[in-house]
Amino acid sequence: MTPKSPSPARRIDELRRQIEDANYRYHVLDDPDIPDIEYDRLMRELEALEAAHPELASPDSPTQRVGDAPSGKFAEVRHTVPMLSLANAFTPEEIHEFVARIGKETGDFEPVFSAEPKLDGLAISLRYENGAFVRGATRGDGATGEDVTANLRTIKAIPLRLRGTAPAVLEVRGEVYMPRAAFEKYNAWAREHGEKTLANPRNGAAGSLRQLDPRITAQRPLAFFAYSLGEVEGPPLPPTHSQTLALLREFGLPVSPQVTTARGAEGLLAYFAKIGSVRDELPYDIDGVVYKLDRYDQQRAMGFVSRAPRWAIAHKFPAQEEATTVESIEVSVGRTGAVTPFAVFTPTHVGGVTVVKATLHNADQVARLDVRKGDMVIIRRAGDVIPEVVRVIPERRPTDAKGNPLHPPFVMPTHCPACGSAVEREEGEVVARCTGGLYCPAQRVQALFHFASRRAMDIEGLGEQFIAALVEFDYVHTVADLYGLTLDDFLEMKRRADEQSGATPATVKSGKVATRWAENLIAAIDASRSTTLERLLYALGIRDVGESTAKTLAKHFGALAPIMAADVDTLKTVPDIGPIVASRIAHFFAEPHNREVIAALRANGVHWKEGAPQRASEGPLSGQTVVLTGGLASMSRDEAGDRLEALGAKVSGSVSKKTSFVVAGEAAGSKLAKAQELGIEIWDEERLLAFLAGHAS
Ligand SMILES: NC(=O)c1ccc[n+]([C@@H]2O[C@H](COP(=O)([O-])OP(=O)(O)OC[C@H]3O[C@@H](n4cnc5c(N)ncnc54)[C@H](O)[C@@H]3O)[C@@H](O)[C@H]2O)c1
Ligand SMILES: [Zn+2]
Repeated sequence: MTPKSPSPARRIDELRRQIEDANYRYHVLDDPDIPDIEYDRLMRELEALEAAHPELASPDSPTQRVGDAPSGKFAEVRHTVPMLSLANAFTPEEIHEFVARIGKETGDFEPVFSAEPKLDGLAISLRYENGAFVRGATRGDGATGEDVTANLRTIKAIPLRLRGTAPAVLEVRGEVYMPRAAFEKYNAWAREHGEKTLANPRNGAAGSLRQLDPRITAQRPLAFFAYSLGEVEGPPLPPTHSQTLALLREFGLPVSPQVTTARGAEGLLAYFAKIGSVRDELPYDIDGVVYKLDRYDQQRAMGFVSRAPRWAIAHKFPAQEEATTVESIEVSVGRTGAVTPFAVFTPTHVGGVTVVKATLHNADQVARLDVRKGDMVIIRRAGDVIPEVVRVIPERRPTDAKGNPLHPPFVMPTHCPACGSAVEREEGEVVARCTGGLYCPAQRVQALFHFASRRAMDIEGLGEQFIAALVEFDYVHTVADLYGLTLDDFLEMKRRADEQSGATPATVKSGKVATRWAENLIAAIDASRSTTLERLLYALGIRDVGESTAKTLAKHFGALAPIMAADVDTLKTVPDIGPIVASRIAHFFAEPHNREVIAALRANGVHWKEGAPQRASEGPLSGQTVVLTGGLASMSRDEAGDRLEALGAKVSGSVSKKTSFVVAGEAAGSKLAKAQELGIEIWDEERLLAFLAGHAS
């Protein structure tokens, strides 16, 4: 037996209930649970069914009404001129039909339209009496809205007083919206502070404006554009809509700079294409454009249907939100070892591209969304912003026969998917990281680049591009492999890199030049074999172990073995090493993969002098912490540091309250500024030289 589709009456009933429900969530709760595109589909299906079965039409069908009744949270405001919705169009054919309809009824087949962006916010009505803003209301169900005057007063784009001589009564209609930058900023803040993120800018605007406490509205930067009028009492208005908008501008009301006029269907479609091409760059979200007959006499001739004017239409862009299914949740490892979860979707079209995955940022965000494998989710991709999971649709979570969720909550892997090293997440940190810094293929380029850098192993000529090529062509897996490279390896690699970049024979270095270049590199690598413990420690790229910490460690322990053996408690006793850095060092050396690489470095001839532990030297500067900044004329900064250390000082890389004094040379920048701000003593070069001379041994 084949399943029967429901009777039209049953389906109409079902659709009306679903749409009523969605309207309530969207307009009253500001908490929609289906994407707009899904809502639009339901609405179109209902419209089509009602058209095909006129006997089933009903005056209280959602196709006949606007929005939803006010929530009761605010005082009610009656709109003497109703606030309506707009008919929708998605295709050029529908636009041609719209213009043809107007031609048939007005005789003007090439009418002029006002062409406007369709801001995705919420409609409001502002009432000005003798130029003063007296009341503002939401659209509500079109006849009755909510009094949100106090909240509207916090929006800077809304003038509290009109410029020039305003009519006795002027009701201005327009859209309150949340600029995209404000939306992104708010969500970044919310993610960081564990607060609920806003689903989209429209939701952000509606939710912020309908706050009972205007102080909350004031904290969320909203903006406003005017686009039409309600009740007016005063001198007669100009004969066209575009002239009215110009007048509103003169009154000091903001009108979108994208508003213009266009003639005939072709003019409208050209405008649609033009706005579509700049949509991503606009500072606000739009979900389409609106075309309005410009001449008021023509508008009157067209009139209204129940919920929308017949003289205007909204031409919608591809949706920026869609529903899709999470096929799996996986993690990726970045160049710095950050382990980031992401969702893999059933491929879905959103905002004009096919989206197959989206980052979930971190474990906290996954927990907050409670997104699981198998879930139906709403995803959003606005502009060139990367796709995001907005929310899970809980009703669509797959369950077993007993109604329990089929899939457990996501847990972060304990081991790196790229290298198998332990993944650690420090207290107070949102990001989890792979601890196999020296070994992890995901971190290879970064690790090698840092290792070779001037202040680390100082391998001259080994720039980032070559490192990327070495990794790409699989010549090196770890930093230790650098010391096994041969002349032939370099020449071969260079040939392959040139081949890949499509270099013509003329631009490829001739054999002799290439050989000299490779010989120089081999010599630089060879020279770096002889190094110091502090350089090596810095070169290993342990998180937060900079040059100054490396130096402290080298001095304090004198040799590598005791550092590798030290536990967190031992490391914490080293001056200036706090618990976080101590645990990073301990984790790094506890990772067997890292220990293997260090053994391989030694086996490849990398060596350094080791000595007895040397605790801070005694001298006139014992117990003092000094920061050097800017350039000195008489010696290098390193040399100055060494000489101060010989007198017992501890040289640090950053200024804090603990800094005893700062030596500021030529062109000193932010460190000097910070020292001044903290009121720390500042020495110039002259004073430094005098001090050193006075304490020369
Ligand atoms: N996801 C859901 O559950 C859900 C529920 C209800 C409604 N919706 C969405 O809301 C929309 C329907 O609501 P609607 O009735 O407000 O229709 P609409 O948003 O499609 O069009 C009317 C609105 O457009 C706005 N607008 C923006 N720029 C304008 C301009 N230049 N001139 C005139 N108006 C302009 C006004 O706010 C006006 O009220 C659809 O996009 C629908 O998908 C979604
Ligand atoms: Zn790893």
